[in-house]
Amino acid sequence: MTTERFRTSAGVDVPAVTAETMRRVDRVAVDDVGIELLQMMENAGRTLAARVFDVGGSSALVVAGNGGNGGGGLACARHLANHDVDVSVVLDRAPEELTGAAARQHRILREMGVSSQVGPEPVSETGPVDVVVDALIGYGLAGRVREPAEALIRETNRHDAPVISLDVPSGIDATTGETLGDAVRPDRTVTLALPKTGLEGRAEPLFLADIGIPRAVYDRLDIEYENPFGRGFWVELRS
Ligand SMILES: NC(=O)C1=CN([C@@H]2O[C@H](COP(=O)(O)OP(=O)(O)OC[C@H]3O[C@@H](n4cnc5c(N)ncnc54)[C@H](O)[C@@H]3O)[C@@H](O)[C@H]2O)[C@@H](O)CC1
Ligand SMILES: [K+]
Repeated sequence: MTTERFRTSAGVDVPAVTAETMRRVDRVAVDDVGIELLQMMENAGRTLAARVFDVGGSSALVVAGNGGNGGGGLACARHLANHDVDVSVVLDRAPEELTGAAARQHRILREMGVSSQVGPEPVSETGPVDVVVDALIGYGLAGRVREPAEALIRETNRHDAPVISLDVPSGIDATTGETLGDAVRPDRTVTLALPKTGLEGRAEPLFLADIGIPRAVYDRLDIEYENPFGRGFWVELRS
């Protein structure tokens, strides 16, 4: 289902989707069209890194979970490190407990010599950083936020540095915008492929990142889609 609409500064309408529809988009992209999850995640991580460069500074803290959102954040951490940003990573679990794409992204970071810490305390103990990347939970939030994620969210909100959330602020329901427990209060959000219905009406700036999903995917799902990116790879949206 697509309901709310967002608009680019060039006047292109962009439909918003529920978490369920976005999951379908992802499934059609992977299963029917043959785009790998890691390909999309690479685009997500790189565009997110570019928005971190906009904020400026030379150090960043990436707070990552174990799903696709965390995987995108860890890919972003790699791009930041490749561009001489001093990156620290805080995870919501031990690295050995990471699975799937997040585990793969983390393994690369380890080979690069980027270290990670676990648990809420390191978020406040890391010391000053120029920007915090929130990649704890995306549209996969299920139910009320549990510990230790909730404590990580609280510590992220306590941080002095500007916060950029990946896809949706962690802790908000991507479909309804409801907060189930604590939620990250970002200074900006970079959402992926299509805006989520739960982002409508939020005050912070919202950017849409192109993760390489072709129109054919949207056509198969009867989602009305006009390329909002023009010749670029991201665009700012207003609801
Ligand atoms: N096309 C795609 O599928 C892509 C998806 N991407 C990202 O993947 C995300 C969706 O990935 P997933 O479906 O893996 O889900 P998420 O990564 O959004 O959520 C799963 C993570 O959240 C935690 N979590 C869920 N509910 C929780 C709760 N109540 N309390 C505490 N922790 C909770 C889980 O333990 C897990 O770590 C998107 O938001 C997006 O950021 C991108 O990486 C790129 C491509
Ligand atoms: K997030």
